[in-house]
Amino acid sequence: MEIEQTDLPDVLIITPQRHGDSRGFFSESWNRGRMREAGLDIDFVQDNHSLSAKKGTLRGLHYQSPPDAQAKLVRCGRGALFDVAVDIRKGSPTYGEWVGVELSFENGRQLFIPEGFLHGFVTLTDDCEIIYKCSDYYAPESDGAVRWDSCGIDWPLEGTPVLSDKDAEAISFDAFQTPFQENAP
Ligand SMILES: Cc1cn([C@H]2C[C@H](O)[C@@H](COP(=O)(O)OP(=O)(O)O[C@H]3O[C@@H](C)C(=O)[C@@H](O)[C@H]3O)O2)c(=O)[nH]c1=O
Repeated sequence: MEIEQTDLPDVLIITPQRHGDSRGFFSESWNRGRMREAGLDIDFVQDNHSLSAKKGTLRGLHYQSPPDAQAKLVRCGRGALFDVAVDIRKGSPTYGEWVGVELSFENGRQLFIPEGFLHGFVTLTDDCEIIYKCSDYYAPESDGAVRWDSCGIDWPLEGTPVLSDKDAEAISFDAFQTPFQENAP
């Protein structure tokens, strides 16, 4: 397992080892003990899996407010996507800054996003699957969204993205008031 820092020090790229043979490969996509040894002692409780049919589908930017905040470990099960985290921890030296990483079936990379960040992604291929672990359960009453094009993110998009109604109507980052304190939780 390889762990790399991103420009946002708490957002990590984790690449599990793939054991290749004549059949294909085998990989431990999540190993709690190894992650704990690496300093990430996270008790994930929910796995999410979604399919986006069209390249250029953008989901985000989403968060759940405390006490239902979620850390996430994100990977791509099929195709490729550009995954983004935006720091929304009040008082953080990197508040409002974003990092984007290409995750694909081919590269096997995973992005670890702590609590206190917006999360979103755009698909780079048709029939793209994303799979991610969450450290708390879905809580629709704590669910929030910030408009995808209001954070200065350089999305790898050709034209306008496919969006849900909720994401199209999300508030802009300027109007957003973060529910996260620095060093949340
Ligand atoms: C997120 C979520 C949604 N749902 C339901 C609600 C709704 O009927 C349907 C689709 O929900 P959404 O439109 O919110 O799905 P989506 O836009 O894919 O939302 C996801 O986006 C990415 C970027 C994230 O980071 C996730 O945490 C989540 O917010 O699925 C659940 O049952 N459990 C869940 O955990």
